[in-house]
Parts: sequence; structure tokens; C-alpha cells
Amino acid sequence: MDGMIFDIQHFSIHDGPGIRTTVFFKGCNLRCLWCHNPESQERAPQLLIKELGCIACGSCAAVCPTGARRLGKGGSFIPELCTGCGKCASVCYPGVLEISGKTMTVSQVMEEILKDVSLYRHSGGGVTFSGGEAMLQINFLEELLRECAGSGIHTAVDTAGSVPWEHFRRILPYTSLFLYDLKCADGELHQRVTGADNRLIAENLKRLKDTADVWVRIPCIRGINDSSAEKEGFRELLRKPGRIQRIDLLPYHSFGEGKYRLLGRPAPDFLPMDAVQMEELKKALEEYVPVYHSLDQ
Ligand SMILES: C[S@@+](CC[C@H](N)C(=O)[O-])C[C@H]1O[C@@H](n2cnc3c(N)ncnc32)[C@H](O)[C@@H]1O
Ligand code: SF4
Ligand code: SF4
Ligand code: SF4
Repeated sequence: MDGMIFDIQHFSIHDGPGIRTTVFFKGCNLRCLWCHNPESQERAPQLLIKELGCIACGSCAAVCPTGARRLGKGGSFIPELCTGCGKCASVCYPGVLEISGKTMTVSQVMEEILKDVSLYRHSGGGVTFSGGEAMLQINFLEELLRECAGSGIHTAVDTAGSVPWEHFRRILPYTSLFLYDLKCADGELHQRVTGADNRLIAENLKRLKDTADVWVRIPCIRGINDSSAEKEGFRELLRKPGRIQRIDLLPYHSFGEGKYRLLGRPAPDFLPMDAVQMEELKKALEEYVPVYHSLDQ
């Protein structure tokens, strides 16, 4: 069995307990305006193009089967014609072109994961499946989780939760921890800034928190989810925490900016909540569950 992966990061320390290997699945059913992984959103492989470094050798245009990549200084690119085949990237000597997204088998991913086993044991870490939305490739994810559980590896699934409950049910036996994102409490706002409403996300959390260990994460973005109505909404969603062990408030950051440029897309331009707003949200939620944010560290 295989799936579409766009990155595997070793030594991650922000994706669950201990030192972890994070496997990034490509493809997402939300379109959060602030997403720092824009290359994760489309399921198909995509061409990333650096702005600098092109020596105008023309090799990319010569091998492109669809005419998406054309000759000229810096080359021109017609994204609608690109199939993501990667032929151009393989002949681009200065490394200006790169393909994001690779089909990998379960054994290939497991080979990467198993390299770090001693690290997991020493640090209390494990593997985290993130993305994009890992749960959209549910057969592949289930198989990977089963293999990891079979090898005694701690597993976390990082999800935005907008998938049928059946997907959760299938992976529950092999998942040690869910990292569960809440973006906005208000459904209409959620629809506007992510492209989908949050009813399914709220319903899934309600069931999941009584069934599995969960760490909730909230990206904290000024002008998006910093209102008192949002604060009250988050309180409502989290007031019966069940097995929710902690809440992490993630201040918005712009680390994804460069990747938007590589995709030829305009970068988002948000600001994080300020320290006072973060502290207020923390206070509002820690009545129910311990809350952490980067200002604590
Ligand atoms: C890229 S998402 C992938 C997993 C899943 N799609 C989700 O949204 O939870 C991983 C984490 O990054 C966070 N995130 C995404 N863009 C961010 C940004 N610009 N600043 C801070 N956190 C961000 C998300 O809120 C989520 O907790
Ligand atoms: S990825 Fe394939 S289709 Fe797209 S520009 Fe490169 S060679 Fe052409
Ligand atoms: S192969 Fe690379 S260096 Fe040569 S023209 Fe294409 S982008 Fe530029
Ligand atoms: S759900 Fe996660 S991966 Fe998908 S767009 Fe939102 S932040 Fe990005």
C-alpha cells in the first residue's frame, strides 16, 4: 500500500511528547488562510520554483512533456498545464526546481521511522502523522499506525478533525495520542477562514475526548479568533474536557511565507495575538485543562 507524503522530519520537538519523527501527508480538505504548509493542501505533487539561481540553460523546457515549463530567462511556468511529473526538477542542475509530494509505500515510511527508534525510547517520543490532513489517506494511515503500534512506538495523529467519525474509529486502537486543532469556535467564521464549517469537528471532539488521549491546539491569530465571542466559544467547546490532557496556544507565525513564494501564491499577512490576548485566552481555558503557550517556555 502507498500514500502521498511531502516531508519526513526527524528530531521534531513540537509535535507531541519527547523527540519525534513527523511524517507529513499531502492533501487537506481545509484551506486555512494562515496555513504554514501551503504545499500540503493539494493532494497531487506540485512544482516549487525558487526565485533565484536559474542559469537559463533551458533543460527544464526541453524535457517538459506538457509545455508547462517554457524557455526564457528564469523560465516561464503555466501551472494549469503542469502534471507534477518532476521531469524538469530532475534535470535542473542548480536546484531551482523541486517537486513537493512523493508516493511512498508503508515499508519505505517505516524504514525512515525505525531509524529513530532509540531516540524515541530515550526521550519518551515517537512518531507523529501530520500534514495536510493525514486522516484523508485513512487506509495508508491505519496501516502505518498498526505497524508502529506493533513495534511498540508511541503514535500521535495531528488532525483538524474534519473527517467522518468512522476514520477515528478505525485508528483508535493504534493511536496513543491525538493532537486536535480548533481554529474558530463560530461556525460561520470557521467557514469563511478555512472553507468548511466546524460542526463535524466539534462533534468528533465530543466523542474523541471520551475515548482517547487528546492535546488540543489553537492557532492564535489577531483579527481571526481573538474576539470575546471566540473565547466564550472555545470555553463552551472545552468545558467538559474528558481525556483532553492539555491545550497548546500556538501564536501565528509567518514561517510558511517562503513556501507561498515557491508555489507562486501570495503569502498570508496576519499577526499573532499579542501577549495580553494570549494570557486572557489561557486564563479563560485553564479553568478546565492546563494551558500552555510559547511565552511560558
Ligand atoms: C499544518 S497543521 C497540519 C495538521 C492539521 N491539518 C491541522 O491543521 O491541525 C499543523 C499545526 O500547524 C498549525 N499552524 C498552521 N499554520 C500556522 C501558522 N501560520 N502559525 C502557527 N501555527 C500554524 C495548525 O494550527 C496545526 O496545529
Ligand atoms: S513537473 Fe512535469 S509537467 Fe510540470 S513543469 Fe515540470 S516537467 Fe512540466
Ligand atoms: S533547468 Fe533550472 S536552471 Fe535550467 S532553465 Fe530550467 S529552471 Fe533554469
Ligand atoms: S487544516 Fe491544517 S494543513 Fe489544512 S489548511 Fe488548515 S492548517 Fe493547513
